[in-house]
Amino acid sequence: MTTNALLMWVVCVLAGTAAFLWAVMAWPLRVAQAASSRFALGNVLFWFSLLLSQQRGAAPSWWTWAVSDLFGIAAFVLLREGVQHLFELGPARRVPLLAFAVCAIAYASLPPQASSTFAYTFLYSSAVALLAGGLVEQVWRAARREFNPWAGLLLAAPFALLTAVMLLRLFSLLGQHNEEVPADGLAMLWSFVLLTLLMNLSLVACVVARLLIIIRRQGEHDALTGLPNRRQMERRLQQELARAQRHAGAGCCVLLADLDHFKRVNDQHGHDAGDAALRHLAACWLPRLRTEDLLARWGGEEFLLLPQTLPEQGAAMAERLRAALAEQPLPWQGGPIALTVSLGLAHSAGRDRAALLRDADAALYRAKAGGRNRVVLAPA
Ligand SMILES: Nc1nc2c(ncn2[C@@H]2O[C@H](COP(=O)(O)OP(=O)(O)OP(=O)(O)O)[C@@H](O)[C@H]2O)c(=O)[nH]1
Repeated sequence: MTTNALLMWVVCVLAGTAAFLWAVMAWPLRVAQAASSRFALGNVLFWFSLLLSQQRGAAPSWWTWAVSDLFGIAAFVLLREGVQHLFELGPARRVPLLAFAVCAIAYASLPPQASSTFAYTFLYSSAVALLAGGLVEQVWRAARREFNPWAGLLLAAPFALLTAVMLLRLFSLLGQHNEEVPADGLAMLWSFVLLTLLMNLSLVACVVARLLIIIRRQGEHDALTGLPNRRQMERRLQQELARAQRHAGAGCCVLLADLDHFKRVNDQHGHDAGDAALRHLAACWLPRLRTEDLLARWGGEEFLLLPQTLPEQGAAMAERLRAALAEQPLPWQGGPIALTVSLGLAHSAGRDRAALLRDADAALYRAKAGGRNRVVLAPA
């Protein structure tokens, strides 16, 4: 067996093993199933494509060229779909499917003969370069958004290398100006071995990154309302206080809100109604906040809001939120349930975290003692 043939078999074994391991991830383990199943299928198609291309002889046939190449292109369409699912990047199927369709039509119109191999190789390399380039963009965008540019760079690197290899192959083809394409050289085959390995490792790293994102989200969000939880709010509060200190005079407002007679909602309508009331408050308030205002579930039926305003505007905002909830009862089976909320507002003005929260809590207590369904501003 020649070294070239041996290297092709190594790529086959790598793709086959990767397909098997992705299938294990997708089905028995159910880890990132939508993405893992596409990665498994992508590797299977790539494996078939390689097996068919191994049979290429002096006389090209549909199977060993057209079908083999189309399987290879479809494999990359699936890898792109998988990455899209993994990072919830939204549908972007048009370009990959169009690339596949254009290649399929072109392959169908080319007769399987030696003079077509130039066009086959040209089409295959262009399509794979385009699809791998898309993978670079997707992985880079997602990893940079969720982690940092370094993570984006490292995870996207194998796909960038593949794009470069395919472009190199294209340029060397263009330089040849001849219709019959010689078999890939040793350097190209070695790069296929390495890239098959590196791309699958990068995809594994993408899945691990995805799991980390989920764990991080769960650790920082309240499962019932989907709002940031106390842990995230504590961190943001510290950041806000540090920012307020740096910009002397800026200060920072804290608004503590507590649903009124919430125990009664639970007792009269059941715990599910209580849960729905908490979600209802979040749904009622979120559209009324600006993106920079952070609303969190502080615990039980208490919510903490960090409005990016001065105390007077903060008080007006609290009043608007109070009125909004009072005007929007919770729709429930036995009839709408009226909900009201009491709010305590405090402004940092040189106070530390503990004093600020204590003041907001004291203001809230006064709002409750004063008859509920009202806003009380802590003294400056
Ligand atoms: N359904 C539901 N109830 C909760 C949750 N967390 C806390 N509670 C309930 O919230 C109720 C809070 O009751 P209290 O602290 O007496 O307050 P309240 O009835 O709202 O009275 P005031 O605050 O004085 O107006 C308790 O019955 C808790 O069991 C939750 O996640 N879901």
